[in-house]
Amino acid sequence: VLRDRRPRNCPPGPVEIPFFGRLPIPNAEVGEHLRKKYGDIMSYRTGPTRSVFLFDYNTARETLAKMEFSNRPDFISVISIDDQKIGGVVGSNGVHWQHDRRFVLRNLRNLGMGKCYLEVAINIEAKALVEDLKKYGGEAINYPDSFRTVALNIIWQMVASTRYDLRSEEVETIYRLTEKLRRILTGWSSLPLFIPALNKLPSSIKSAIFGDDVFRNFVEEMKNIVSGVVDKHLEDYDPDNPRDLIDEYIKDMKESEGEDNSLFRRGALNQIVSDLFFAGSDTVYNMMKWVVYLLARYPEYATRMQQQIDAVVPRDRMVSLDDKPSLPLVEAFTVEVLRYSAMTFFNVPRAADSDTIIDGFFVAKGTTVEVAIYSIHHDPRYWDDPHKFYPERFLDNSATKYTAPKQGFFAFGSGRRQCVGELLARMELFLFTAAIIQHFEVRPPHGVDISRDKYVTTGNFRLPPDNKLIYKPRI
Ligand code: HEM
Repeated sequence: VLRDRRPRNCPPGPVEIPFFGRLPIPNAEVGEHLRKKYGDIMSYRTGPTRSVFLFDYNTARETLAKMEFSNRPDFISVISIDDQKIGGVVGSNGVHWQHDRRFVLRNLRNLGMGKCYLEVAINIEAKALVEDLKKYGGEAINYPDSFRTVALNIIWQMVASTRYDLRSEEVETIYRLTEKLRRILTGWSSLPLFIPALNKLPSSIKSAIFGDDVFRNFVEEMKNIVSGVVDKHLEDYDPDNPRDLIDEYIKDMKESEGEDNSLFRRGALNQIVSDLFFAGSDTVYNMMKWVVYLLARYPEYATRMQQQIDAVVPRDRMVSLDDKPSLPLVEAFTVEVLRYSAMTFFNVPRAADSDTIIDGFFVAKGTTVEVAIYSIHHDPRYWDDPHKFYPERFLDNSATKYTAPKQGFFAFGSGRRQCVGELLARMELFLFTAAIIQHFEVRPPHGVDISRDKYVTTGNFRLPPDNKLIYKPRI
């Protein structure tokens, strides 16, 4: 019980039950409710895991910029598919993280991130998406599976030279895993992450309380998928002709064979591939749900964007990144989607690697640090009328030029672990959104009201509800 006591001068927070603490915060709205009660910095404990939540943009930015907050908490490595659980980018730490992040950034850049041949690849997917949506012939459909395949195809071509058909069964299998992980991360099943002692329970009891052995099953299945892809690359590997990020890694791994301290390892490669799959496709796929939901909910913006596009892009040509200066509202719309949705409502957690101080409060070594992105994106100190969906906030006074947010925007995190795929994600969101607007009117079915602000939380994502929408081809 003594160990569970709040440290002295710890940030304020709700009453904690001895040993147990409190259940993890389930969604953005509960986080915001707690902010109103306890202020911009709050302390919260689940089992032995103490977290500090940051609700203010400036405090969060300053904190995440510091070296001592560049680690992730240990519990993230539970879902690592690296045998040693130390490699990869999203959940790794120290020299392993630095090494693997540098490798990924260098290779994503070499493979086209921010360059025009990547734009060509994205527009091939955008065109395929348009054709796929046309096949529904104006029928009301749930968010289509093709959203996930086009997002996966971009990152998977860079990582593994693979492009799937938009209705591929294989993608279905891979995505079943993602959905499973998302369910695990919601509610009860996530408790063993915060309270590791629960993992010591006999497996029958564990299964009965938390569902089956979800984390172990997930790791096994993901490892099988990734190992298959990497093994195939090792078989076909040609040192003079590296095809993709996996080949580049194999090249570095072979060149450093025999070196004592080389960090190029098969386990780390597996984890990098798994990280890029989840971070690189699932995010864009789910953000596209927000895009079409908000297009259907605010058709007046769709109409104005169509007018901008029609004025500069003939219907038989896809929108390109060069058109951006003529399409300020399209860019403003996608950035407002990122702000308004606050899809990753809490940033990927960090951990304090030493005893330290935030805003005058004591934060002990090992404390998890969470940034409440939803609260920051809806903070009236940084945004006028923050709950209003209002793309114009990112236009200049003459409404002819996009202006990037200066403060209060946190969609891609911040500091040394800021999202490595931000540039790629922004390219995809702009081009996929423009393609949909150029070719379709997105609408709810007749008589269906989608204007209720009722969102769902699955795992670490805040999403629009499952709405059937109509994609009516424009004449
Ligand atoms: C709309 C799309 C996306 C959103 C909203 C998003 C958001 C985020 C956020 C909030 C973080 C945590 C940053 C932090 O700790 O401060 C992150 C990390 C990361 N993202 Fe993204 N992301 C997106 C797309 C992508 C894409 C396309 C890639 C593919 C390359 C990617 C790769 C990563 C990786 C590897 C990390 C871990 C970075 C590290 O720990 O060093 N993300 N992302």
